[in-house]
Amino acid sequence: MIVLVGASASGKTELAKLLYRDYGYKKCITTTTRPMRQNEVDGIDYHFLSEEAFKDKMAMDAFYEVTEYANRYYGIQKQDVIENGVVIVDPNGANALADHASDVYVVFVEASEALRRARMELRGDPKDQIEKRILGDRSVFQLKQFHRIDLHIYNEEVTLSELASWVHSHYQKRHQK
Ligand SMILES: Nc1ncnc2c1ncn2[C@@H]1O[C@H](COP(=O)(O)OP(=O)(O)OP(=O)(O)O)[C@@H](O)[C@H]1O
Ligand SMILES: Nc1nc2c(ncn2[C@@H]2O[C@H](COP(=O)(O)O)[C@@H](O)[C@H]2O)c(=O)[nH]1
Repeated sequence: MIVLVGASASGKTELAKLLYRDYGYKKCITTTTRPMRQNEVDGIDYHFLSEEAFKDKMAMDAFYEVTEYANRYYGIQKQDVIENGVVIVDPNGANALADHASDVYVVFVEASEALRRARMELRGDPKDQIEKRILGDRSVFQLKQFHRIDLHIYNEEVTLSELASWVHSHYQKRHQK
């Protein structure tokens, strides 16, 4: 399974979409207690659970990892780690998967702060959110935070298609070993 990790607007989501569309990877769906957003679908964007149901699963040891963000739980259920899957998680999630799940390929997606800021502006993110994310990401996305990185890619001066092809070919090589 490919684990994509990187700072905000580094390009993880768009890269994942190309990996699904052009190379047949499957989305690994994680689980959360946060409310569903308007355009989201249960079982496609996340498995949306009540806090009670989430805690029941925790008690049954159903998760590789659980993290708390903005007073909501997020977690990767063991049953949702699939071969040829792709998952986007924060560094805690990437480390937990690298430590406990088998056949995991951690891809760190990087881009400069200036480029990420420009992408967030273009994406229409609110200005205060942009600065908050940039500052927060500075401490969270440092190489030393990661237990393992299998592929470190720079999403700059490259098309997303080229990047997807690069990730796919490296993952294939690893897989064939
Ligand atoms: N190589 C690229 N060329 C052109 N546009 C890009 C490239 N990479 C990313 N973008 C654009 O930058 C924006 C941010 O990308 P994306 O949403 O995939 O980032 P992300 O890492 O998933 O961010 P977040 O963690 O904030 O959700 C998107 O609008 C995307 O289309
Ligand atoms: N450690 C984990 N991180 C996760 C998991 N599922 C999602 N995520 C990360 O949360 C952010 C924010 O998600 P949002 O949908 O509320 O905006 C997302 O980008 C992922 O990086 C998880 O199971 N574990």
